[in-house]
Amino acid sequence: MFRSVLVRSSSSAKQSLLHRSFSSSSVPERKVAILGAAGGIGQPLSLLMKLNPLVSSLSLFDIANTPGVAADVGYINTRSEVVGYMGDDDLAKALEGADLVIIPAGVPRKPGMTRDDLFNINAGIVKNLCSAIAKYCPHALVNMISNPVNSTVPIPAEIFKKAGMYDEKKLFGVTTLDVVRAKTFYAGKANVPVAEVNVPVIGGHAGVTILPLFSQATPQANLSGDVLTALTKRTQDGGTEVVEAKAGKGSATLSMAINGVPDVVECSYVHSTIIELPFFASKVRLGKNGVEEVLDLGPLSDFEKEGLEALKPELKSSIEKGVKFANQ
Ligand SMILES: NC(=O)C1=CN([C@@H]2O[C@H](COP(=O)(O)OP(=O)(O)OC[C@H]3O[C@@H](n4cnc5c(N)ncnc54)[C@H](O)[C@@H]3O)[C@@H](O)[C@H]2O)C=CC1
Ligand SMILES: O=C([O-])CC(=O)C(=O)O
Repeated sequence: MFRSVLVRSSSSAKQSLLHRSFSSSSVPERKVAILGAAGGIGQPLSLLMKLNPLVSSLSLFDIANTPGVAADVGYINTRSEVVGYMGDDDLAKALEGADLVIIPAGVPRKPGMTRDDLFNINAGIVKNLCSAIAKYCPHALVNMISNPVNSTVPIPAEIFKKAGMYDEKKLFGVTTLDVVRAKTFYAGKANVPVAEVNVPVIGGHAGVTILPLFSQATPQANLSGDVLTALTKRTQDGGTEVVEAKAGKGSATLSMAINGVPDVVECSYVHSTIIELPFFASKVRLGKNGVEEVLDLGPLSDFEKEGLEALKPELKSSIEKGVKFANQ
């Protein structure tokens, strides 16, 4: 019933082969699989991956509409071969040999919903997809975008443990949007060029579990306590603002790290021992094999210390919810 669609990136197969053999001598072969590729995040993410010169093979999987997305993206004149896969029967082929799997599959929230309200639907989707990852590409890096990230990351961790292939360095919850928002809001208030701003965001990816560390923001600015409180709240509510405004969806990848670029430091929700919770977002140093180092939180202001204590109960229960679901 479902058909795979193969679309090569250049206008003729010969050109494509030449292009790829030239590319493979200079840049390693990398297969990236996107699960949920036909969705609001999946489509622009597929475009970004097609533009990424580090990717040689792009596998676009969804339960619907992948032939059109694969055809559209596949005709872009960049290195990677693009193949669209549709339906569960194609999942194995979509995943085989993948070096990186990015998962934006599932439902997004509507106004009035929390990310946790998505758990009942998305946890099942994630469990199914991650069981297939364990089987067909057990060595892949996995970037989880599907919400609620605080719970959907512990689910594959449990599934991978049971399958005997869990490598905690290779599993990421994508929290980059929180950093992106914190930088944008900070730049506005501090009146500094946004491109120069850095702000770590720790904790998780929902409401109060999102904790921007503006005390560590650079360039430094002398902002009042009230402004910092408002900036923190705005960062925590950034996703909700977008949902309410229906203004589109964000996406982000850690794909730079798959080519072994040294010293890439990003905030991500990963297995962690820096506080007592087993998953926590903080700055991590990335390398070819995933997380090379989870960095210390650094000095926190009193306001941030309070925020850290306040986020722990919710984050703990979201993690436990994911773990319980994966084991039932
Ligand atoms: N981590 C983050 O920063 C962010 C996470 N999200 C989350 O990402 C997820 C996706 O959001 P959108 O792309 O806007 O939603 P969407 O509804 O536009 O796309 C989701 C796609 O997943 C597909 N899908 C559903 N079940 C599937 C399955 N079993 N296998 C493969 N594909 C399946 C759908 O057919 C659809 O194409 C949501 O859970 C959303 O909350 C959204 C924004 C930021
Ligand atoms: O808020 C949402 O539902 C989507 C999301 O995670 C974000 O935009 O940060």
